[in-house]
Amino acid sequence: MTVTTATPTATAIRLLDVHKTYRSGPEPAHALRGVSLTLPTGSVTAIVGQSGSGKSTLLNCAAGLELPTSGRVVVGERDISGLSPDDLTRFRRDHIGFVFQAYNLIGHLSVRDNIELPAVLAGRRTDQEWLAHLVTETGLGDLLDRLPSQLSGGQAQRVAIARALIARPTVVFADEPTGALDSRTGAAVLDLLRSTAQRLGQTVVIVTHDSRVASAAERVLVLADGLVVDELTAPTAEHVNERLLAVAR
Ligand SMILES: Nc1ncnc2c1ncn2[C@@H]1O[C@H](COP(=O)(O)OP(=O)(O)OP(=O)(O)O)[C@@H](O)[C@H]1O
Repeated sequence: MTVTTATPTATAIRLLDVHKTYRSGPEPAHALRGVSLTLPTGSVTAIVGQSGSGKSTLLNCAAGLELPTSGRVVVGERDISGLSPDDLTRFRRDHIGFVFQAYNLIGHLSVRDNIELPAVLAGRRTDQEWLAHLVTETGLGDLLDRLPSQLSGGQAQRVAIARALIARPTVVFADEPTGALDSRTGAAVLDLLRSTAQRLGQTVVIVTHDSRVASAAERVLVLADGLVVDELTAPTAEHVNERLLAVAR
């Protein structure tokens, strides 16, 4: 299969001193307290941390779903921190793929239509060869005509992953991407994310509680109390666990 390599820019995402404070409750919640990081193009990075450490907030800010209270978020060449809501929506549609915990599949669309949706919304013709490849890799070949309500949680998760990859986004953000899968399917899904990152120069960011999932990444960033407090390169699951326990103390 011919695969087009994404335009090589050395850095896919840069966060510069990102703060995010929620002021909806009686006390302000400082979810991010000055996060700076650089993720190279084609890299697979896992973000780990205890519950409440700021992982989802980091993902939401880096993906342009939420605006930081201060600081800058640069995706590719584009500083997205100052974009209007409409421009941000367009930017996400063209450059960002998501795999959400809750899958967010459209109930009245078939599996095939759900997978093709991002390409359709971006006004692009679906690359049928790439679709066929993704369907094979995610094991969805027999399920293309089903509705989401006719899928198991694990099958729905695989649809969400194929959908995130269909438009070959600059960055794929995955929030607990293997949470509902048995360990064998989970490993296959991680392989798909990793091999895609390599072959397409695509950047993947995985947010997870699972040290085994995190150890599939080249690099693991440990968040605690709204800050990146540790970083591991090519770690084992045991190493990730050790570091997580260390910051929990
Ligand atoms: N919309 C919001 N309004 C108020 N506080 C919020 C909001 N979203 C998150 N927070 C607070 O910000 C902090 C970080 O939350 P976040 O969801 O980013 O953590 P997390 O590491 O993803 O947690 P989990 O692993 O449990 O999903 C928490 O103290 C949380 O209560």
